[in-house]
Amino acid sequence: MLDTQSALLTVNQMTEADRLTIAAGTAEEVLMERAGASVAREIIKAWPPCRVAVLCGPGNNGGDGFVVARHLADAGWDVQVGVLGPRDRLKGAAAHHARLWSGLTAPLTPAVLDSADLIVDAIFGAGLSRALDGPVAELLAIAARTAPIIAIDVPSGVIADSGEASGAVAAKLTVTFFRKKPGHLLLPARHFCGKVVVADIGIPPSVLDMISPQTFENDPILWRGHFPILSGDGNKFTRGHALVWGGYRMTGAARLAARGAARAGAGLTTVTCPEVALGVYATALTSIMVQPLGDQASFVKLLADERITGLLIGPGAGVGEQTRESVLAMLATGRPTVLDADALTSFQSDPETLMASISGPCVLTPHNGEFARLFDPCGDKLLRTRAAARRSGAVIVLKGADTVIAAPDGRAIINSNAPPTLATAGSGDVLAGIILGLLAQGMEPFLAAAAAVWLHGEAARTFGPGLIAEDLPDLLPKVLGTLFSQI
Ligand SMILES: NC(=O)C1=CN([C@@H]2O[C@H](COP(=O)(O)OP(=O)(O)OC[C@H]3O[C@@H](n4cnc5c(N)ncnc54)[C@H](OP(=O)(O)O)[C@@H]3O)[C@@H](O)[C@H]2O)[C@@H](O)CC1
Ligand SMILES: Nc1ncnc2c1ncn2[C@@H]1O[C@H](COP(=O)(O)OP(=O)(O)O)[C@@H](O)[C@H]1O
Ligand SMILES: [K+]
Repeated sequence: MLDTQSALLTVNQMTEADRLTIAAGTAEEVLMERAGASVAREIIKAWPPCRVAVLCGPGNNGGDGFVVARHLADAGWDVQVGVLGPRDRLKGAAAHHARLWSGLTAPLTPAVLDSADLIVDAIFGAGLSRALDGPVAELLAIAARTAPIIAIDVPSGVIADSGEASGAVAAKLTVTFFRKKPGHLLLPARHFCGKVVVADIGIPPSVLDMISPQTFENDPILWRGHFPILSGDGNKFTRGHALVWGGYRMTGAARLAARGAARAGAGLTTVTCPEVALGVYATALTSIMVQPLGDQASFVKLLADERITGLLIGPGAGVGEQTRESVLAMLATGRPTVLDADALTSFQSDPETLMASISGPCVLTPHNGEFARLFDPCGDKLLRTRAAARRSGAVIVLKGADTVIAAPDGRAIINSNAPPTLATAGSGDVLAGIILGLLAQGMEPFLAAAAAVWLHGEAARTFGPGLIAEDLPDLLPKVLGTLFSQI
């Protein structure tokens, strides 16, 4: 199992974590007290005392709200509480904490927001079961124009499992409990969460042994121990030989990928390209070798070289029969293969042939458009990436600001460190190359893909504004240096 420090829990798994903790002797009221107290603590840390409106819903999220109200009032803050629906509808721990609130409550109308300097959104959390009612959505819209919002667990309207966020408004701060939920990272919900703080409410991490989470936030803790290690007595061949299939019209894409592979540590990197483009590649590349492609038979012969340990096709490959044939020849070797861009689009009219040909370690790196050409685009991003991985037998990297990496066995990792400066031509080519470089060194495909996506995001973050794809490979040494100096 992957390290559960960065596990993301579904609503059902979080309920199970609560249940196991309660069964082991912690009362539900105590968990709620700790949850609300932690939210109040974060508020007091970040804002000076002021007038706060606490908006409480009919479930346990509302119960947390009553705890926050009590703690802030005890600290001398001016607190107004608004409750959705009749107060006697509250049950269990929420009813208990509502009783402990000695101040007034008002119905949940815009009047509660009058003169508020800060608003606590305790309307709905994990229990949101249907779209927000009109009046609640209207109230939230007014709240968003009135004062900064602190959301308890998730902003109301966010579906914690899927990242849908209909009717939600942007919070400045979201305080969640024990572990983050997928909705804190997936778009569009991520944009509504603001800063996310995870509070410890005394749920022991050992409950995760029973829950076996399958979804994680991308973090080096998941893959650092699997990263290729240089052996003192190795040579360039023991570091792997990465082969990139280069096209002849858009030569930049394969060159970017090749530099990504080399900087990720492949001992040798070769671009094989049509004779006509040889000069372009050879002039632009120095340590990266260039090999003429010849006909399909000579390509197959080149692939027979057992020292080649990782293959990539797609960036700048061109869509068509030659790309299709080359993909199939690569897959037939059973060696680790990355398929990107045109290699994916070339199978648009016949995805079955592609799926049936994947038997060895393989990573597909589509953006949303390429994904929809091969797979069912319905469902939330986690769901559809997992389904594609299961269907293809490959690791799927569904790119975007919230890239999801899924393995055929159901594990999934959501990436969160990619800055928007990565939305620049060619950055996906570099990513495909970094994955190739790690695969060529023998890293397991799922973890290689996760590591590459993280390194790619971190490289862009390190660089800052003005980034172009060419910058990315040369930023890897700094990112890797920082990463491994921390061990
Ligand atoms: N368990 C624990 O120990 C701990 C839990 N904690 C806290 O509990 C929260 C989860 O609580 P929860 O499960 O009670 O769900 P919650 O988000 O309050 O909403 C459920 C209520 O809303 C209603 N409702 C739903 N959608 C609606 C809509 N669109 N429009 C109108 N109504 C709607 C729904 O009605 P129903 O669907 O049943 O008709 C039900 O009444 C979690 O996020 C965390 O903050 C912490 O204290 C830590 C310890
Ligand atoms: N808004 C964004 N925020 C963060 N990362 C992004 C954003 N847009 C794109 N990316 C990342 O940039 C890369 C773009 O890849 P891709 O779409 O294949 O572009 P190209 O084909 O030009 O290389 C992917 O790694 C993607 O995850
Ligand atoms: K909430």
